[in-house]
Amino acid sequence: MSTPVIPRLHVTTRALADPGTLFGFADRTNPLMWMRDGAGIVGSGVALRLSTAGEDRITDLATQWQQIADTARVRDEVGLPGTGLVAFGTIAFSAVSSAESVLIVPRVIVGRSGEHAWITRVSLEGEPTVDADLLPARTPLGQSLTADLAEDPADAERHRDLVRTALARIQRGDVAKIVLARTVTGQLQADGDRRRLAADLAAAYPQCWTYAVDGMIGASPETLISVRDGSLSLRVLAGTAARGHGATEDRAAAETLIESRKDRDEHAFAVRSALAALAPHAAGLHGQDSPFTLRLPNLWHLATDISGRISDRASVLDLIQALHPTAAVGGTPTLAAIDLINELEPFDRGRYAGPTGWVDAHGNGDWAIALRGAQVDPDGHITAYAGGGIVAGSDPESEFRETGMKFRPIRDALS
Ligand SMILES: C=C(O[C@H]1C=CC=C(C(=O)O)[C@@H]1O)C(=O)O
Repeated sequence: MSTPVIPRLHVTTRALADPGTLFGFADRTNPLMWMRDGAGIVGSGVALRLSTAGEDRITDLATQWQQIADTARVRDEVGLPGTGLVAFGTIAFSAVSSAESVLIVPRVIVGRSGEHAWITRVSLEGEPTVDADLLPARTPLGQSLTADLAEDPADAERHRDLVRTALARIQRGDVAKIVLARTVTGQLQADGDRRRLAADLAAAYPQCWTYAVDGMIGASPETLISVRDGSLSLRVLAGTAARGHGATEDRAAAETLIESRKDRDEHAFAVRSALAALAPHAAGLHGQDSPFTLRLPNLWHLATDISGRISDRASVLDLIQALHPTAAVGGTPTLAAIDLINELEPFDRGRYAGPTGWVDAHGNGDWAIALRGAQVDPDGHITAYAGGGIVAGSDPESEFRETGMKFRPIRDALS
């Protein structure tokens, strides 16, 4: 279902005096946001929505985006990442998902990065243009949202059973690693201000990417890929431990994690899958020999940062096509793990564990893996997702508890 006609966009970016916090510039019911540490972009309105699904969803969006970028008339007086023509995106995890994969170009983007702030206005060719300097009205955020994300009592046992089945399949040699997830659902106030959920996540998890695109809202610690003028970087995460109570216990938790053979194996699969996927597109790929422990408010992760130069002019969307799904959210070998996920998980992942982020006209962009988040439907129905990597040595009860820790960002923001 590709968008057949490629319209021509007129895009103007101008510098702004400090606009203050950005959340108020987004739409209440369908916010577009990408924020970390107070910097980022928020969008409102929709100038263009590209939508697709299926096996070729990422290349399909990449091809359409290239055509949009080639024909757009862009006046960018700021020239920073996130200025000029930009689309927000959220992409389904699976080729067989019924969820749409979309790129959305807003009517207005307000952004800030360090000392700089800007506004971008987008119109379709033939439409009257709006004065690019004009800031849209900022509306105050509504009250914090609440939802009872009910735990189905049968769910814990079902998840432990799935992990046991996965362990048997690992033992049999079908896969070496598989990531299994579960869901919790609830109902938000239908007319509630969805920006509030994103703002509360950003306040609690400032070091994560807070994303909100087409109802998919969360705060992800995992950078799938960032591209800037021929350079790439990413942060691979896999391997998790609970935070300890008090400084000594907390440090001990991190040390146990970094020494855990099972977690290091789980992490190594994810790093290897990312390096192998990037190798045809990159030179000088560089990562630490050994992972480091990343502290988040809700847990510890094993993390590896990787950087390199793009050797073949690949855009951020081309690199997403090469990377997705990494073994941090799929498994190893990839295809066998995806088949097993489709066989075992009793739900459609939708955009959970898929790529989410933004792309500009030059193929630059920042994309996270859509983790620690939820899909909010137009009627307020909310589905939150959390999973974990299963390798030989994984324990079903610990895996269930780990998913509980990963629900915390969304649960806390809605409590
Ligand atoms: C699959 C998820 O996390 C991934 C990212 C970091 C650590 C993970 C783990 O330790 O299992 C997972 O690979 C999730 O948050 O739903």
